[in-house]
Amino acid sequence: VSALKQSSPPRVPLHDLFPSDDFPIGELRSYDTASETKVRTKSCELRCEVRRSLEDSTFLNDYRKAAEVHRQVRQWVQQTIKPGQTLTDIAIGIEDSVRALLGNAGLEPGHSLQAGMGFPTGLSLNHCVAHYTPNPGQKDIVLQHEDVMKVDFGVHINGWIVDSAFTVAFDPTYDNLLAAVKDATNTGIRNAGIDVRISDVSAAIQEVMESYEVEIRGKMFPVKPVRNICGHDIKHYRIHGEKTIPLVKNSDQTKMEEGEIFAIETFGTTGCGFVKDDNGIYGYGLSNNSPRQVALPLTSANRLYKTIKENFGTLVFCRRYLDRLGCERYLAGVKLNYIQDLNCLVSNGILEPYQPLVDVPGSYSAQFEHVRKHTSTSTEQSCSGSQRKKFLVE
Ligand SMILES: O=S(=O)(c1cccs1)N(Cc1ccc(F)cc1)Cc1ncn[nH]1
Ligand SMILES: [Mn+2]
Ligand SMILES: [Mn+2]
Ligand SMILES: [Mn+2]
Repeated sequence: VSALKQSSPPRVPLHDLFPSDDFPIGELRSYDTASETKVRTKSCELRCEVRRSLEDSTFLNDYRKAAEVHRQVRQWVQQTIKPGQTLTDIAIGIEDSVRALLGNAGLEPGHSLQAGMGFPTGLSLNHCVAHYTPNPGQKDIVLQHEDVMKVDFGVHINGWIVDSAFTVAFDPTYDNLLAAVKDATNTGIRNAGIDVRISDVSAAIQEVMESYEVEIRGKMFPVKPVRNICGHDIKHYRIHGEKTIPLVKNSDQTKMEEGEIFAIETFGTTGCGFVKDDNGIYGYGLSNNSPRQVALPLTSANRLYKTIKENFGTLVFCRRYLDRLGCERYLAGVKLNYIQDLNCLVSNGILEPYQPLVDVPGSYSAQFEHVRKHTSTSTEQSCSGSQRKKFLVE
């Protein structure tokens, strides 16, 4: 490995740190073939197709590289984040670093389809559980000593998305809340595997999460799993597919299958354990069943639609990423229009909006998230946060 080391903030492309693309391999767990030969529910051609993509070494190498980019950026965030920073500066710090490590090719159309942010950088505070990102033109938020912030960002290479998250808290008051989600996520990871029932993973997560309590300023709270946010499978260029891993027991007999990629994430809260959409926008994604042809009333909306397809495809993006592409210049600098155009694409069923997810005000929530890939011969994962010590990582 080259003697060159990563800078702070991270700006040395991974290509220069790993000239021969020998990125660290995550935790590998092999499967005895016997268990694999169980009756296959998938049709043969689908399984073959999955095998092909798995054997195609760029798939695994893309994932390993994306995992290493994520690892180096989150380590830097964990070491440098402090009260007084604004959420916009933190988000831009993460996004500039990810893009630099990926080799920072310019803004030519379609570049961010090759490699870039897998989805908008989530920086969700306290009772806001997930899906908050600072938007341009909004009043900025300054990180406080008593905040509990979920940092959730994605890195993708050729559409292979790493979705990994950790929680930042400066006040040791919340230690048990963070310990609960770390333990619950690691339990979910340990229980996951080929042919494992989703319901078994969920039950194990719930049991561990509920074994914790946290004392906050003299009051005891049991840690509750959030029952309407789930772990999820990840598809090519799609951050969530059809399978979900709830954090509470259920009777879903669906099994995890070979070749599937899962984001195993748990959320613990001192609130009511249920989230609802808050005002504001986190991001937008091309909806699965967007109408083939649609006559958009606004030609500017049509142009924006084209820009979105060219630069993000089915990846979730946010307003900050549109500004970076110079979209507002695109519309004669009147930012107002592009928001109107986004709303037009949403109302025509082309874009699916994502909003911040909140529990009750005054409550505190934490999150830990890993990605685990079930490859035919082994399971590999990109670890998040300080559990790295727990899992063999380079
Ligand atoms: O809550 S989810 O919407 C979901 C869970 C199960 C089925 S859909 N979501 C997926 C997602 C949606 C939009 C994004 F921009 C990024 C991710 C979980 C998640 N959010 C952040 N990291 N992981
Ligand atoms: Mn180079
Ligand atoms: Mn995530
Ligand atoms: Mn996720």
